[in-house]
Amino acid sequence: MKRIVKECTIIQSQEVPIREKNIVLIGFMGVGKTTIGQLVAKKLYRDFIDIDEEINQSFDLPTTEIFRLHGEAEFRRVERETIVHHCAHSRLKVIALGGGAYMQEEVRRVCLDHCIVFLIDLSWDSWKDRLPLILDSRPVLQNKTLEEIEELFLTRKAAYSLHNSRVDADQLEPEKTAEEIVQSIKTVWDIYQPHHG
Ligand SMILES: Nc1ncnc2c1ncn2[C@@H]1O[C@H](COP(=O)(O)OP(=O)(O)O)[C@@H](O)[C@H]1O
Ligand SMILES: O=C(O)C1=C[C@@H](OP(=O)(O)O)[C@@H](O)[C@H](O)C1
Ligand SMILES: [Mg+2]
Repeated sequence: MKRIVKECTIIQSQEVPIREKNIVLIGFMGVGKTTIGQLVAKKLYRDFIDIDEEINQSFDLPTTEIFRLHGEAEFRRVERETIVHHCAHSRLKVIALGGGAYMQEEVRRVCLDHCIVFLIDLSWDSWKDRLPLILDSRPVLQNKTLEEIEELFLTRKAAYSLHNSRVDADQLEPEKTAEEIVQSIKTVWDIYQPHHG
């Protein structure tokens, strides 16, 4: 528990009790949002939604082909609409965003207004080792030097600082990170909406 720091107050609404709010995972590409999101969903008996997967299905194309054929701006438009749809109009889901999605103001607002937002945080040193695993499938990383990627990593940190909780995933297996998130979520539920009787 000592790793987790709560940054933003969770917005409480009349319509969706906190125990039913969607849980949204944010963070830089490759930190493990998709992998860990699936594990968190399983542990909480929830459906998992990967926003990139939803976008790929709607285009019937992988992300690299969407960028190549339709351009990044069109990808971002569909990404924003997909996130608004799922975050504002569903409940009891675990949702993994793509790393760039949270750069859009509307995405940050809908996530923080309707969901519990978890940052999966990784140091640059740990992240660098992941690069070979993701390079080919992330169009944003193409034709960039390591210095340029580090600059992007640092620039995006400011947006990611808007979250409800974070977990430091350095040196943690996905299973362990997922368990930390689940424990933190259960603590939040008990604080905001304790069971009676
Ligand atoms: N804790 C971890 N340790 C080592 N590799 C990991 C960890 N979490 C994810 N990975 C690997 O890193 C890559 C990116 O993971 P992914 O879940 O797709 O991240 P994201 O959705 O944040 O881009 C995958 O190859 C995955 O197997
Ligand atoms: O950071 C980004 O701009 C992107 C991250 C990717 O998702 P992951 O964060 O799951 O890798 C995917 O949405 C797309 O390649 C763009
Ligand atoms: Mg992902």
